Formats: sequence, structure tokens, C-alpha cells
Amino acid sequence: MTESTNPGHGAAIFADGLKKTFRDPQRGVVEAVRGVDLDCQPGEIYGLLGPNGAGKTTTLRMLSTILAPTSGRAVIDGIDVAKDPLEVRRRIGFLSGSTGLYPRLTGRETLRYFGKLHGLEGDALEASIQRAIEDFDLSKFADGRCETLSTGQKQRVSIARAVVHDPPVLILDEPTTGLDIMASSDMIKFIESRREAGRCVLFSTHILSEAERLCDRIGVVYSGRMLAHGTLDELRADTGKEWLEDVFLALVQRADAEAVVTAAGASASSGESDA
Ligand SMILES: Nc1ncnc2c1ncn2[C@@H]1O[C@H](COP(=O)(O)OP(=O)(O)OP(=O)(O)O)[C@@H](O)[C@H]1O
Repeated sequence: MTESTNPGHGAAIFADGLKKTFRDPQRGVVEAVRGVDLDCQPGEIYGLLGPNGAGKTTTLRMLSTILAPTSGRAVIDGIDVAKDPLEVRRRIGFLSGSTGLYPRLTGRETLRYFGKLHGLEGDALEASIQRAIEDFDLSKFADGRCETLSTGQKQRVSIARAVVHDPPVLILDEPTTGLDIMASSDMIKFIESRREAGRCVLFSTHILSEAERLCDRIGVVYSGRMLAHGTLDELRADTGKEWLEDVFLALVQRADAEAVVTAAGASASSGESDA
């Protein structure tokens, strides 16, 4: 099979040169993502790390069909996001900080609504709702309206609603944000359980211990670019550092140093041509 008929060679998530440029009324042109390549396999947990504003959320939103890329290509479970976004949505569970809940629906009603949107019905629908309630420990508040729930309870309902259809690909933007230690631990166990079930999980986080514990591979994003990606051991070997925090800082400092050299080179050559 050729690359054009099998993009990503069976990858659950495949991105090639993904770019996103915003035109912001105040800031002008913002190059949020400047060319991200990524592949994530079934049964793999892949973590995206990067400082604030690095382009993680924008990347995840493009992969989830929420934003159209300015250029580049993304393929989810064999489906091109630009060609068939609806089919892509059936195959992903997407959670982001802005995932909203209908305030007047209960958690259980929310799960039922989204389960039906994904084509579940009858016993299969009820079993999926029950599984999501158990996975995210929602039983004590599943019948309260979402507007009455705490931040962490809302986050748990949001996650449950994103995965009620048990999609092959999970794309989670900072999934443990707002969760207490017990709920974070449940979330981590859930992500591990998805790997065991052969699902692919791509998530962003600022919590390095979470990435260290969970990820089969890690990608470090900075200024809209993928600085490095690989297993933790590969990133350690690349940087000569042991702890993920030091690995991360070394990669960012290296990128900053390279940017200074590039800028100096560009200014020297423009000086030469001016002379
Ligand atoms: N709709 C938009 N219009 C203009 N600029 C945007 C828009 N969305 C994001 N950006 C800019 O794109 C850049 C990348 O933002 P993004 O939210 O992807 O970063 P992030 O890595 O997820 O950051 P954080 O860790 O803080 O969530 C930032 O400079 C941000 O201000």
C-alpha cells in the first residue's frame, strides 16, 4: 500500500507539517503552530509537553477538527481531518478546557445525550453510560444538574462525556486540570486502562510527573515547533539529563541558543549585503 492510500502507516494519529496562523486584531499575525510532525500508535500513550503558549492546545484542536490547519496534514485512524471531519469526530474523544456542559442537564442525561449523538442506543447506550459513571466515579452526583456541580465534578463529567462512545483515539488537553488527587489518580488509571485496551491517548500536560509515569513517548513543543520527541530514555540520551524537568529545560535552552545563533547569522548576512 502506498503512503497516499495509507497515510501514517496505521498510526492512530498522524500529523505532517501541521501549521496554524491566527490573524489577531491586536497582535497581528500569530504563528501558533509552525510545523508539527507527530505519530501516535494504537496502544500508545503520547504526552505533549510545552510551556504556556507553546502551541499544544492549537495542535490538539487541529487534530480534533475544531480548527482547520493553515497548512499540513492530519490523519486520525486513517481518516484525513480535512477530508472527512465528521468521521474523524466519531473516532475520537476530545477533552479541552473549554469543553462545555449543558447546565440544566444532569451528568447522566449528558452522557445519554452524547452517547446518542455517537449512534449508541438501547442496551448498548445504557451499558456505556453505566461504564462511564463507574470509570469516573460519578455515581454520587450523576443525577444532579451540571450547574450545581463543583469544578472537579464538572471535569469528571466532561471527561466521561468525551469517551462515552469508547473511541479508538483519545485527545485530552490537560485532563487532570481542576481535579483533586483522587480524581487525578482515577484519570491516570483510566488513561492506562485505555492503553491496555489498545486505544491511543494523546494528551497535553504541565505535570511532568504525570508524563514521566504515563507516557510511552513524549513530544516537547516550544514556540509552535516540536523540539524533540521520543521515549523518556531517548530524550535523556539526547540531553544527557536524568529528570524530565531537566530534560525539558535543556531542550528549551538549546532551542533558545540556536535561535540566537540563527538571528545573529541573519543579521550578519543582511549587514554583508548592505555593505
Ligand atoms: N484564536 C486565537 N487567536 C489568536 N491567537 C491565538 C488563538 N489561539 C491561540 N493563540 C495563540 O497561539 C499561541 C499558542 O497557544 P496555545 O493555546 O496553543 O498554547 P498552549 O501550548 O496550549 O499553552 P498553555 O499551556 O498556556 O495552554 C499563543 O501565543 C496563543 O496566544
